Amino acid sequence: MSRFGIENLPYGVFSQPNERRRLGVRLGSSVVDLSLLGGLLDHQTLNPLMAAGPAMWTESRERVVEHVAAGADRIPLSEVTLHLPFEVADYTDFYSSEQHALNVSAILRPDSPGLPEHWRHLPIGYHGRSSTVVVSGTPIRRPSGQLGPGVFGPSRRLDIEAEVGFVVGVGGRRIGTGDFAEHVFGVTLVNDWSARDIQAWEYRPLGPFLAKSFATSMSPWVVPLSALAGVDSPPQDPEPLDYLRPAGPAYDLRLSVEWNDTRVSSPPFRSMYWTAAQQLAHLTSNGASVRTGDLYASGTVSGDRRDEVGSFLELTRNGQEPVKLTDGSVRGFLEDGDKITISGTTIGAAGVEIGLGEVTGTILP
Ligand SMILES: O=C(O)/C=C/C(=O)CC(=O)CC(=O)O
Ligand SMILES: [Ca+2]
Ligand SMILES: [Mg+2]
Repeated sequence: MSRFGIENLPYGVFSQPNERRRLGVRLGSSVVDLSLLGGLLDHQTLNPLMAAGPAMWTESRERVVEHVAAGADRIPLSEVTLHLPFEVADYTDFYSSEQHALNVSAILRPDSPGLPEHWRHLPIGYHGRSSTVVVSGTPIRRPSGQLGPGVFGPSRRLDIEAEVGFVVGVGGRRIGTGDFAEHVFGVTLVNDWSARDIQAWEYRPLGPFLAKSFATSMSPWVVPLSALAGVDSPPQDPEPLDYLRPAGPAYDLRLSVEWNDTRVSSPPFRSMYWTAAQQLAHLTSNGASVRTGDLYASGTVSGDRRDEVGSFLELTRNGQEPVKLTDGSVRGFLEDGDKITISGTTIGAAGVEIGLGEVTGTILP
């Protein structure tokens, strides 16, 4: 059964040899060319469509569905190159999984485990580096950096973070949680590659810097928000301040992390404490603006169980409890040549299961 039927139709940008980039939607294991539909659908990135706002998103989607339903030509995915679907403006990364925050504190800060005091009062985040957001399939060169006093070299504790990315279509500032769907165009999958040794040495007191800025991978497919079904958001205690209310929808996405050919984890996005609407409200609450193409990631998605965590730091307890892959090899952190694939599914707005596409990357020495 295809999770990429007519109820899904995520947007992407593709090209064929010696031809310009075109917008497309994924249908099964093929892509449907949208350039024939003209207007906002005949561009080399999604940015013009994203900037046009919800009324045009709905209208364009109706035309796309009609085109596909009428039996549009399909080009096999094996015959196209997929590109970054939009020009990434700014990139922000949150820290909104309570279980992830607890796990990381216990592993990295055993002297002060537990959530930071402010964690339940605001969605913690940091501003990342948009120029190193790369499309799925781009090889990831192992970063080098300071690993401790007097030591510079290749990271030995290279890790992943399985996250959900939200793509801003219409910019703005002081965006209330109730206006989320007026601004956010869609959802994608993100892998926030992280060098834990560089991070542990550099991060106090300003947070992640070179440990994460070398590469962030995203899926080539953006699932329009309207294809997703919102569900009730989790209870929050203490009650958030007014600008973070109402919380807005949660999304019941189930992620999957494969290390080479072994599925090692299934992170549950529904368990996130802060919603995407609250993250956007917080990000713009001081008067800062977001613009078309801004990407913000949810933070690492980790559930309660060991087979639900979104990072290998958690999965292998900082490398102390290695996992065995199906080929018999064992892993603490990423080795050269390892390939990571993050995928996701959910029951969409039409009541059928839809896929989020996937984000892959292979480690180069
Ligand atoms: O707790 C820490 O010191 C560090 C946490 C992270 O590295 C996670 C980060 O990038 C935010 C997230 O993905 O949740
Ligand atoms: Ca992250
Ligand atoms: Mg990163």
